[in-house]
Amino acid sequence: MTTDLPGPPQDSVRPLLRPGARIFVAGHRGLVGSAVVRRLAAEGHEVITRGRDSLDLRDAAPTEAFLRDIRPDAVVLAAAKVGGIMANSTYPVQFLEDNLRIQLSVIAGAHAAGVERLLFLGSSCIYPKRAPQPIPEDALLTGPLEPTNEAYALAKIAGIVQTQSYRRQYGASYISAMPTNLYGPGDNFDLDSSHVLPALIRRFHEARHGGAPEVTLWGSGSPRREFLHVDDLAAACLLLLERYDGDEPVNVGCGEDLTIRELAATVRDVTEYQGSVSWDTSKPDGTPRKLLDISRLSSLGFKPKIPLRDGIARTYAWWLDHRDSDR
Ligand SMILES: NC(=O)C1=CN([C@@H]2O[C@H](COP(=O)(O)OP(=O)(O)OC[C@H]3O[C@@H](n4cnc5c(N)ncnc54)[C@H](OP(=O)(O)O)[C@@H]3O)[C@@H](O)[C@H]2O)C=CC1
Ligand SMILES: C[C@H]1O[C@H](OP(=O)(O)OP(=O)(O)OC[C@H]2O[C@@H](n3cnc4c(=O)[nH]c(N)nc43)[C@H](O)[C@@H]2O)[C@@H](O)[C@@H](O)C1=O
Repeated sequence: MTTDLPGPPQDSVRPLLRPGARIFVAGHRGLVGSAVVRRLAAEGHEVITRGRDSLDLRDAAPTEAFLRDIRPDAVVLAAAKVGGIMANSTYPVQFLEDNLRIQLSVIAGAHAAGVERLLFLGSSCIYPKRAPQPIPEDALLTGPLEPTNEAYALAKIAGIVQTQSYRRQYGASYISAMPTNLYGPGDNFDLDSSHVLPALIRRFHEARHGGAPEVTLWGSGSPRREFLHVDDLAAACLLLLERYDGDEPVNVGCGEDLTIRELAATVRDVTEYQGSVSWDTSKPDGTPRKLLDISRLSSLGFKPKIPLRDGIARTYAWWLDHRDSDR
């Protein structure tokens, strides 16, 4: 015989993230970490940070000791070795090892310290180079990776499996988000190591003010990329912490992509550069297309708010105000 028992009253169900939660944001000085800090603080959460100068997150013992000491309600893992196509292909050892070590320290340390909730940030480069477009989460591990960021992608895949393993073995409420290419205030504008969008802002601005007749960009201009403003990503992170408790990673994007050539035309326009653009095809294109299927995130209620052109203009204004200061 079965008896229908009434469920608990709605307000007694334990929320995935309580109001005023204490949250450690690893990587708080970076593009993503700083946006997540702003968003969590605006929602009334207590944000805990620790600089790399006093805690290197690659080191497991001090990281675990720190997490045991502060015992946060949740951890957002936004600390990582990050860079654009050239940095990834030049320094695969650091992209593999630093990321594996940070993930091992922080995720295992959080579990050892009894942290109940953790959000791990991966990247859309985890998917196969020839994945179907838009890329659903279940395309993971279905084909070979893009060679320019294989080491980084493999480290990120290990991070996903690590969060899934803590859930499967210990019932931990640990989740993973896979953001598309991000940009915004706090980005890295160093031309050797940055991603394409901040590089284009800087190249066009400097060409305009230096009177250069031409700007040379990398690759053929034909690869397609999807760009999400980091404030939209931060909103998605909060939404996932509040509402998502599943095994599978969740893609975070805006649902639209464009060619690098089209992106260059927009940035050229925003920066009011009048000269021409040429393409250095000796530089790598990377993956041909990387548009995420965001239906899983959309079903949780996510809608990006910042259109690309506005976001570029805001990021350009931010960089003009901050370019002389240390990031
Ligand atoms: N930027 C993008 O386009 C995308 C980013 N992501 C993911 O988002 C996350 C954050 O990336 P993003 O903000 O762009 O990267 P940033 O390089 O802007 O920030 C990374 C942060 O990690 C910190 N960090 C790195 N190594 C260590 C270490 N050993 N110990 C302590 N702190 C460390 C850095 O500290 P310090 O400031 O001292 O250098 C910095 O604050 C990453 O997991 C990345 O994979 C995913 C998709 C796209
Ligand atoms: C987020 C993602 O970011 C990385 O992947 P990526 O998307 O290929 O990286 P990217 O932003 O550096 O380049 C995008 C495209 O743009 C072209 N391009 C033109 N001119 C410049 C230029 O001046 N700089 C750069 N960086 N690229 C340029 C460039 O040739 C390429 O075709 C991963 O390694 C990995 O880190 C990851 O997960």
